[in-house]
Amino acid sequence: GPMASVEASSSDEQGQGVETSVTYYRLEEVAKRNSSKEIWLVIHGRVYDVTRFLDEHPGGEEVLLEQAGVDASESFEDVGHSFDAREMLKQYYIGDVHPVRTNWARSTYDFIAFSPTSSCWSYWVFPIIGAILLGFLYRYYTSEGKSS
Ligand code: HEM
Repeated sequence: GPMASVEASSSDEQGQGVETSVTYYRLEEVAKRNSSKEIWLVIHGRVYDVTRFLDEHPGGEEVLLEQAGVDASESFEDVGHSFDAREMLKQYYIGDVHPVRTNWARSTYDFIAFSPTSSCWSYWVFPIIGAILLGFLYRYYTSEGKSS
């Protein structure tokens, strides 16, 4: 069963289909499933358990093992998979990537928080913008002083 996942809401056994149930997995959890015993991968924000698909993949198991536990969206698209291939994905779908810890949210957070892992340009762009603003403020106040 899903470990440390969030059950958004659950649908009933009769499948009345009013409510849908989505299980969310963090990228760290997906990353653990990276051996030939268990292979999960992410394609366009969705998590797929392709363990039983290994032997059946027309592109071979090698490529799936390479993408095990990571976001395979780019490689999946690079191959130009057919419509049938995309339809096959549904069989292996197990949940979505947890919305708060996608790479996008991660890097945006790092950027705002000035954490040491953020890209290096923020280290010099912001001091320079600050210096320019201080310069304008200085000019503004000194010129105001002269006129009065
Ligand atoms: C659950 C995920 C995947 C499914 C269901 C899937 C399905 C398929 C199918 C049905 C084909 C036959 C050609 C076609 O219909 O397009 C194929 C070929 C192929 N797939 Fe995948 N695939 C998956 C993931 C991947 C990933 C992550 C890679 C990484 C590179 C990959 C690489 C390839 C390659 C190299 C071929 C051979 C293309 C060729 O012979 O021209 N596949 N796949």
